[in-house]
Amino acid sequence: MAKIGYLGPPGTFSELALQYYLAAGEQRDLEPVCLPSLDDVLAGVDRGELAAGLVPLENSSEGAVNRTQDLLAHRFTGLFIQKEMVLPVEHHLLARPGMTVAAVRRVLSHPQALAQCRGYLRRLLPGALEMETASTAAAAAMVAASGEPWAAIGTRAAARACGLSVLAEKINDCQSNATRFVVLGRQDGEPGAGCKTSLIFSVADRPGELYSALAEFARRGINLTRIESRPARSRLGEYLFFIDLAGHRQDAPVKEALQALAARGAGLRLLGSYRPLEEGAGKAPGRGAGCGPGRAAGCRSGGSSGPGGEGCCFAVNSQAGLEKTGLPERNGDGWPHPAYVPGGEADRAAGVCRQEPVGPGLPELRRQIDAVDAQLVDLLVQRMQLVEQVGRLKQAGRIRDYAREEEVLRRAGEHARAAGVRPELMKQVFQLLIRQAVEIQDKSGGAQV
Ligand SMILES: O=C(O)C(=O)C[C@]1(C(=O)O)C=C[C@@H](O)C=C1
Repeated sequence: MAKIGYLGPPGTFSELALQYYLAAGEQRDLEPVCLPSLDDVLAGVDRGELAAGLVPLENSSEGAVNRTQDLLAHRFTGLFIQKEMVLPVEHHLLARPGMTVAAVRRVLSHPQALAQCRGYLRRLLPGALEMETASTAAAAAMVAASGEPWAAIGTRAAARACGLSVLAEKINDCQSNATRFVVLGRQDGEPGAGCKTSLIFSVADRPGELYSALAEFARRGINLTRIESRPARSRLGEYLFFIDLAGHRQDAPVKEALQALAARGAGLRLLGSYRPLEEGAGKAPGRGAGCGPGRAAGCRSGGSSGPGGEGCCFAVNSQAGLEKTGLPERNGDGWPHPAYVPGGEADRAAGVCRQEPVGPGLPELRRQIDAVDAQLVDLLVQRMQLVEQVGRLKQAGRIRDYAREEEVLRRAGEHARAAGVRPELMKQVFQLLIRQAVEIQDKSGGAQV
């Protein structure tokens, strides 16, 4: 069966978006493959191992997902956008059962999720440290495995999967928070009603060049729905411009504008012409309450404000859209349920199905191990950096603090026991870490006081 990749681990918004995409029924015969990074998703499509990949492109509060844009501009220049969908994103504060908001000392999540909830965190958890993780689902898994007063920002699905409770619901600052996902493949989409085209171009470093390039679209009456710049990575001050416009690349005015742009000597990379998932969803509404940039960025509304909050602009999730496609109602994450799978997560959560779920296979488990390993490396680097700072506060020659070492080992043992792992094993790991910490501090020589 052909495969479609997405950024895992399971429980991420990308997974929910993929379930939505598959449930919408355009592509029934694609096997979802969870991958540890956006780079892996795009590389898999590029190498032909995946028929397609689903990735986030931009968020209504935080703007572009720079990694996706940069990969499309610089590394995977043979990939095209085939489909887009704009879906609401609701974040929840998750913690182990029994925790209270007041007790939370550290909040873990993907940097975009942390940024989208920053107002809430400042107001309700001003003293809590933030810790970035590779995904919201990874944050939930880390909170579940830790004995510390930590919380994760993530989905209800992740809470269910990890046995966490929802401490606070919908903590995203912008109630109409929405993310635009795209499906990428090696060919672009067919012409059709409601098409959009995305492209990247660069201009020569001369006065008026950008103005003249944009005029090619204006004079042909082409509506630009997004324009954004990113560093060209050649030298400081040089930029690439990312543009979305209404129309297919084979529509006469669009074709002419693209030819004119190319003739100006502008570097041009076509990212594809594609339709939003829900056809005929209408055009972008005017600005209202909520997050303006999401609308400007190609949100299409079915006319309903949608259930995600006042002034929401997510076309495919408007109730009208759901009725039209016959998709079931939204679930607790503000997403439509994926196609009903007997004995699937919904049944298990509801206690309906007692039958053992079929576990993931070897490649999937290894991919998940890779994602955990990446997290571990990040955490170890963080520990080394902290240890180095501690070393600078100490006097040269007075680095070791045996009482503290014992405490660190005792805690590690306790956490291990609570998580059902042999304490001795975890203590050995921490003895190694402490030995390495002492080496780091020895090398930096302690404070010169
Ligand atoms: O807490 C400190 O004082 C540290 O330097 C860190 C650390 C550790 O790795 O946890 C390292 C060496 C000390 O002997 C005790 C603990």
